[in-house]
Amino acid sequence: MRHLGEVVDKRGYVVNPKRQRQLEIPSYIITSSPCHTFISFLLSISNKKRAMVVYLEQRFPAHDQTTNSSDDHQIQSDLNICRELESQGIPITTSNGRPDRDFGGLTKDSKTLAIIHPLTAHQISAVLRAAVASPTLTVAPCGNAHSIHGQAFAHRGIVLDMPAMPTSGKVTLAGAGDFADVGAGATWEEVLKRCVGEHGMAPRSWTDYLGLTVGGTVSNAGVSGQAFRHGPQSSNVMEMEVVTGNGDVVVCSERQNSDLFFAVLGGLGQFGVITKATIALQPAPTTVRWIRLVYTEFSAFAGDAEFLVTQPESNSFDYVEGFVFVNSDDPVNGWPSVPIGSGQVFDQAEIPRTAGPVLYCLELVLHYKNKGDDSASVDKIVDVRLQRLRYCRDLRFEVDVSYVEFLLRVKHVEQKAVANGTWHTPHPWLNLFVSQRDIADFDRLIFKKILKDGIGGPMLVYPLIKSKWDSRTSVVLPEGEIFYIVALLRFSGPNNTGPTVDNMVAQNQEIIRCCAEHGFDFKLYLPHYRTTEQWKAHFGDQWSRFVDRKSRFDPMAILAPGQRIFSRAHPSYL
Ligand SMILES: Cc1cc2nc3c(=O)[nH]c(=O)nc-3n(C[C@H](O)[C@H](O)[C@H](O)COP(=O)(O)OP(=O)(O)OC[C@H]3O[C@@H](n4cnc5c(N)ncnc54)[C@H](O)[C@@H]3O)c2cc1C
Repeated sequence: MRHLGEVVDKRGYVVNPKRQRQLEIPSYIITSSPCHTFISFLLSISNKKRAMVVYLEQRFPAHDQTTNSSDDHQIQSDLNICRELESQGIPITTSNGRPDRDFGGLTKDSKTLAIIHPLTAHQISAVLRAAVASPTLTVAPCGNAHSIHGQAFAHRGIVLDMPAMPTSGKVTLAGAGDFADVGAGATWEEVLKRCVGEHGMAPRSWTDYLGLTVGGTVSNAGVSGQAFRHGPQSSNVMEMEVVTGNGDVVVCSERQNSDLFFAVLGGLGQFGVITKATIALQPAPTTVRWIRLVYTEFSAFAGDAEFLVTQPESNSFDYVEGFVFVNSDDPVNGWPSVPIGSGQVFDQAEIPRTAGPVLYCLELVLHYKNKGDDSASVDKIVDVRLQRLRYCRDLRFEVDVSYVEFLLRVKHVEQKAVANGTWHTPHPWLNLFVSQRDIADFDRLIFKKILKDGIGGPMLVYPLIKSKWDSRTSVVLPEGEIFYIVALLRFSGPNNTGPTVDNMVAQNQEIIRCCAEHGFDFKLYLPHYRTTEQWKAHFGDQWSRFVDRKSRFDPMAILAPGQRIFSRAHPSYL
């Protein structure tokens, strides 16, 4: 499945065709070897970062040398299906037996058989219909593989490279300009640039990091500091084009094919491949006031955060998040992680001696609403809205930045992490939704004890409002109107500095165990489980609805096998 003229990077990995257009003119290497180590060697001796590789033979190399003969037979037969798809003009490449790798970097045992770079929804339909012919072939829609636990992989199956769809780069305004039609493989950054840059309009609900794809986040939820007001991104989708596991191309919305619409939102890729989405927009501000307030007591922090997320818009902010940090001078986990403007300094003398091992930071943003707003008038509004909050008065940091700069704030973190080598190391992240009832105990047992020394990255915690989430989608949440998102965004050192990845994974397990042992009402966000029993427990009374949706929209359990919910051999609804 190697393509003639395929572009590979220095590691010998195939470069996404969409990105190839951005490359400089490559040099050429002619080889008959499918071995990426050999290609890397050729590149290194030619002193090139990337090159066009012209393969002379072996377009469909043997996939996995370690398989037994009946496996081999099945793999060959699945490769024949891929050849047939290629002969229909569907672009295919192979990962050539190398293990799959996502942002988490924790999954060691997954190898993709073929990567399809679909041009149209109908090509995706052809792939899914062809997969039915095999007893084993699975198909995983893949955004930018920012998953942690291999959720976008298909071991010995087909991965759909969604950003390669030509619609992924397209964002078109619809309605009276208050909706955007976007390709599901588009990143939120692309959506930002087109909507805000060209039309002054913006999606209402974001994620913190915008290198994620639209299809990937709405298949989970998509949460950031706007979700308390507008709900997650999955609550802001008006219509989608979806290819079901049966291969049907269906347009769905709240009014049309609504069962499929709600199944797919938060559906973990289980019910269909989203190819397009229509997203609600609102006028974008040009500038925002970005504020950080420090608290020493969790009760004051949580009380103020809950107050703000339940106030009317006229008495609150446009973005409310929060994080926990270590009460020390540690540059990553401690005081220096709080100031936002250049030259701002965290004066530790302002921290009372009685403060505990961790402190809390409420992060707020106010949009400049009117064209005439100036910094002084925004000062007044901010002062009034902060008046009753109980933060440490001398530990308030604020800065005015452009709206786009604020939304791209994590891109700077990415650039730094790429430069220091921590973007490509494993990331054993843990994301949870914890009920309001249990969040103070979570703080007492987990933030103040297990995580008192930090995690080498942000520890987010902020409240969300359940009524802003549509209960008809496939997402499951804790009980109660208010619940918290807790995001432990761990980074591991490039040179084995700091705790090992195994230790970080073990600490995540300890946290989950602690929540279970104390009877906390919590759900994993971006969930990952290994057994059907665990998935049943996760979905609780929504499990039968989830299974019913699977039996209707993907009865052969072909889609998104990396979630490990259903298996082709034993779909648990049979
Ligand atoms: C640096 C970073 C920051 C993050 N910040 C946030 C945040 O602020 N808020 C938040 O909510 N999440 C955040 N996430 C998590 C993110 O939402 C998930 O990683 C999500 O999976 C999106 O990533 P992706 O687009 O690369 O999807 P992938 O990882 O490629 O896919 C995720 C799942 O969705 C399925 N899928 C992908 N595309 C489609 C499609 N078109 N149709 C159907 N199914 C599809 C896949 O099969 C897979 O099961 C962050 C992740 C990272 C790495």
